[in-house]
Amino acid sequence: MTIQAWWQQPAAAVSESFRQQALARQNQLTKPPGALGQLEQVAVQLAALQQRVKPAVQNPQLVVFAGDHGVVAQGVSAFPQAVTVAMLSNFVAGGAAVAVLARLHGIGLSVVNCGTVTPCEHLAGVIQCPVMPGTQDFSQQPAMSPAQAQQALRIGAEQVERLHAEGCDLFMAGEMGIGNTSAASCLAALLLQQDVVALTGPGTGVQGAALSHKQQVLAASVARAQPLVSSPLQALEQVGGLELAAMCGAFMRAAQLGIPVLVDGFIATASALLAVQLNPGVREWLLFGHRSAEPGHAALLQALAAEPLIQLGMRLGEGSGAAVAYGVVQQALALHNGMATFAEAGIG
Ligand SMILES: O=C(O)c1ccc[n+]([C@@H]2O[C@H](COP(=O)([O-])O)[C@@H](O)[C@H]2O)c1
Ligand SMILES: Cc1cc2nc[nH]c2cc1C
Repeated sequence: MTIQAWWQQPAAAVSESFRQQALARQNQLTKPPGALGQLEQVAVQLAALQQRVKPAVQNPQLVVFAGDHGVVAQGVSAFPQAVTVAMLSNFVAGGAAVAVLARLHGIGLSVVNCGTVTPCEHLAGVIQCPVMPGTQDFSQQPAMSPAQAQQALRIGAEQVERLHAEGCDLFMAGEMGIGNTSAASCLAALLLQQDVVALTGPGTGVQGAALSHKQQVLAASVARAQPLVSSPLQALEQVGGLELAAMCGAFMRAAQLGIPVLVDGFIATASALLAVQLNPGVREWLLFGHRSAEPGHAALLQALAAEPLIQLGMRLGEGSGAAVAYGVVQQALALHNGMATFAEAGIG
């Protein structure tokens, strides 16, 4: 008998009946059918997920997971590693972009240390769950052990369990980690079985010769890891990141607990693809916030058959794209729930 891992438990059921009822409502609202485009689809999807004709989001929560990356020793980021923890301080102080957006929209914000190189225990308000002080340099060796990967997946699951107990009804994950576009590109290459060079972009701003160097380092990293990878979990262990693992665990647990998820940018979507490969039922619970300017995002979205709500040329991470798209979700719900039907308006 094989014992199932926690993430293999099925995702919560989705109601086709409420999907149809919400669709019928959209078609009775005072507009040509389909005229509100994706705003209609997001409201209908949330109706199916929440099992009600008029869905609502009242307790949105965003968790930023942070981790460092040994591969930065190879010179693959435009910024020094110390910025990871410097930004954690900025998140809890309220000055980071995602903190501003969370305040604006009334989104609960939590910040979790999954494993940074710079100590951050002194930062009040940061939830401490360090697995190790950053991953190993995956151009030379596996980023993490199987036990460390499992521990990092559980960090995300436990945050979602905490928020579920507090009544969270929409979950967003953000990340902070200098070097994590390198991890996301390599993970995407292994999961999609595509060339990592085409999935590698500027991240924080690597350009020209420095971008070519990043592409070479990542191509060598994937070449090292590939023969050792025969499952999505092994791809995570070889080239992933602690915060990527935590986001993946969070997405899978949210789907199991019936909490809709709004996915952020390139790194978050790499974690989402991993989650869907580990448990395909998770896909129904994922809404996609934005299309990042990071070039590899398009391939990930395509593989997930995902059409993000907005495209603003953002490439910040932190969950900022999801937080901006959250405003669009609320507009979609306000229209779906608040518009008059043709009968109510006496039209037609
Ligand atoms: O979310 C995105 O699409 C995104 C695209 C490019 C960069 N980032 C952020 O930039 C950091 C990683 O960039 P890098 O160049 O250090 O790999 C990390 O903290 C991410 O949150 C995020
Ligand atoms: C300043 C800064 C802020 C960030 N937020 C997410 N990733 C980031 C990377 C940098 C460099």
